[in-house]
Amino acid sequence: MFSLSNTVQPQVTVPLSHLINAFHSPKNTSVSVSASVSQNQHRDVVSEHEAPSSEPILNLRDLGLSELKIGQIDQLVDSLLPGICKDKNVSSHWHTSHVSAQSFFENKYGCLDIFSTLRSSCLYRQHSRTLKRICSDLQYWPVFIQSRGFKTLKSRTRRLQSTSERLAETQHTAPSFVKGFLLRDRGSDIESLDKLMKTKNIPEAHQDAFKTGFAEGFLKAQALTQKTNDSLRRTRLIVFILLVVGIYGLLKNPFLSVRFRTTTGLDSAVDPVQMKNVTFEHVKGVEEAKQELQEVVEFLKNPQKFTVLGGKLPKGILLVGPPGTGKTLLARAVAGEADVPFYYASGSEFDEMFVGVGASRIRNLFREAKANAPCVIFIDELDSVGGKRIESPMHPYSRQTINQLLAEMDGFKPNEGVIIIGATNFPEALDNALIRPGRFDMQVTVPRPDVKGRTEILKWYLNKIKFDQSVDPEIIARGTVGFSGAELENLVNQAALKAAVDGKEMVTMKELEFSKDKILMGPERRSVEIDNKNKTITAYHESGHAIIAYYTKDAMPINKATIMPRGPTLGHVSLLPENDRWNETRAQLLAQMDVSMGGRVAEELIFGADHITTGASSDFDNATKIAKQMVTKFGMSEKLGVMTYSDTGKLSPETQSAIEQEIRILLRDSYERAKHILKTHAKEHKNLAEALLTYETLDAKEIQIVLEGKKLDVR
Ligand SMILES: Nc1ncnc2c1ncn2[C@@H]1O[C@H](COP(=O)(O)OP(=O)(O)OP(=O)(O)O)[C@@H](O)[C@H]1O
Ligand SMILES: [Zn+2]
Repeated sequence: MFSLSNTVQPQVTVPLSHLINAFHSPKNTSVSVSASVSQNQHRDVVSEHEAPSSEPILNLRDLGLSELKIGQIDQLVDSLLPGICKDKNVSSHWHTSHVSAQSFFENKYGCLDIFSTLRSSCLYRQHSRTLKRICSDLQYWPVFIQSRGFKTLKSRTRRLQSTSERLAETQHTAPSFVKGFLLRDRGSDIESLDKLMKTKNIPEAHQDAFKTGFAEGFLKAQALTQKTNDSLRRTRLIVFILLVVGIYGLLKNPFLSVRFRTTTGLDSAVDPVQMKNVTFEHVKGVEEAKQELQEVVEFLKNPQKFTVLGGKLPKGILLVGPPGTGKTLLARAVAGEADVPFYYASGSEFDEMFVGVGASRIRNLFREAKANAPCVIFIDELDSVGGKRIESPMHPYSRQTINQLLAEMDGFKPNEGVIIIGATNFPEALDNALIRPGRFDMQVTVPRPDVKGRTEILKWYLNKIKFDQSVDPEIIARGTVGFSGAELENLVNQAALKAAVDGKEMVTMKELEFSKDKILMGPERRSVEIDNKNKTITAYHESGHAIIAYYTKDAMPINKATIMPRGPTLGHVSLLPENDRWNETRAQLLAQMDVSMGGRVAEELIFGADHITTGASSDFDNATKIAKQMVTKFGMSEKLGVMTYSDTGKLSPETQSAIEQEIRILLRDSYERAKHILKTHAKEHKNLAEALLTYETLDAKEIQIVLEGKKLDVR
């Protein structure tokens, strides 16, 4: 408690506390002082006036000052605290309340008030004269300073008036470290309290109690204010810390959103992924693309080989192709083959609503990549960052981002070892500046796989599951024209799931066909109750298509016929081209039209003109589309000649009607051909329809058996 500040001499603090300990020690006094001050408050007040006067000797063994006389204590205190024992003309208006002094002090300073203890001890009573003097001098000590709490408006004014007087007064009466305390409004508070007591006419006998009560109330209020202040201070500190952390975060990263997104965006870009496990082996059906990228792999493996000859490799390679064709996989394979780090970033990550964020991400990405060259940076969906630099409210800062990308691409030398691979589904949407030489100057097309590619991809994914030996991936490949690698992977996966659901041990053709139809036409609708009449109509309609396909020379071979409802259809016949058709002949187009007509012709022949259904509408759509293209696009109409008619709306009415006329003739002829075939093969038509009603689905072989007039094995 005495170590209030550094100005306090250690010699002063230690002896005084020892002194009090010594006073308190039972050995040192002949009278027991075991009762605590608080327990004996009243007794203390009383005994103060009737202190017995025996044993004037102090036993200060603890101080190493044994057998000290009272007069010597004076000297001791005087030497330790010079001036404190001297008589001063300080008139204290304050009447000491020993009842509450202790609790004042403890509440306020959190430690024992040794002076109060001193006053309440029997030693004080025994040697009252000397100790009283010490204690009254010590009234200047913080012990009584809590009196400042008696604040009134008047005391405040008084205080202002008397500040200078008190300053002078305190300067020569107290040690310097106490001055701070003394300067606080002791005098004015004492005055105001005195005044209060006078105005309230408090009798002399109750004045002590009054002061005590007042002081206790004040202390409680003080403690409350202290608490509030503390919590306020704490809140301010927390807010301050948060503010500092926030500012730091902002400085480190201009936008905090960057940090939040790092796990999905920037971090994945900045943390390279080593692609050792992905090689060209994993990418099937895109042989040309692989060949073109092979030289990039060579460059990454051995950049010096290229620099020696002075050749420049493209900085950027643009992979162009529909979704799911393996562009990302190819880029990974390039990094994997060359065994270099792979930085992945998606263009949409750079597309930000906030100014500068996209640009700063690009900067970060390139900085990291350059530090780890040779490496591959892959930017997926390049069109979303490198699209034409138009200002749009949706992408307000795209211009800045793309400029940054251009700057970064210009910023490193071609042979620095960083290869940027961009991927896009819409190369037309890219900014021209991005595809000029020196940037993405090499384009590699990644098309949808052809039948050979699809077979390879199917085999690759089939090898990852258990499949029956009877499975022919080529048949599935033939029936999945236009499927991308990702779709084929999904097909195999769905077949595996179906086999698992059906409790089969391995995947068979049936599951593969099932999942193919599901992807092409939507899920089966087994729960749909279709009445026999509708089933019969569907069976004849579908077998009508099948008969035309079977007996028309240029039609595609039949793969399957079914009357199982699926998606929006009640049944369908699927045809398989032997190969992907790059070109189609006039005969093939006419055959396709005839097959489409087969459904309606069958309905009409079997059920009569009045019972034809709406079920043929999509067949007509298909046939009309082919006929229209033959006339307006393919130059296959004698009457309209070898000419294209792109915008039929702008044509003269005569030409328009001529086109319509030609289309109509083509369709009518097709209808007649189909009718002829079905009339000719009425028996086969009937057999096939009945077989479909019995078996629901027939594959190519079964259809052939039925049409050859043989009996089907009972399944
Ligand atoms: N040619 C392929 N060979 C093997 N697997 C392929 C092939 N193409 C696609 N896949 C499979 O499909 C998944 C998706 O392909 P990927 O992400 O590479 O396509 P993408 O062309 O990058 O598509 P997007 O344009 O939508 O980003 C691959 O992870 C892979 O499993
Ligand atoms: Zn049909």
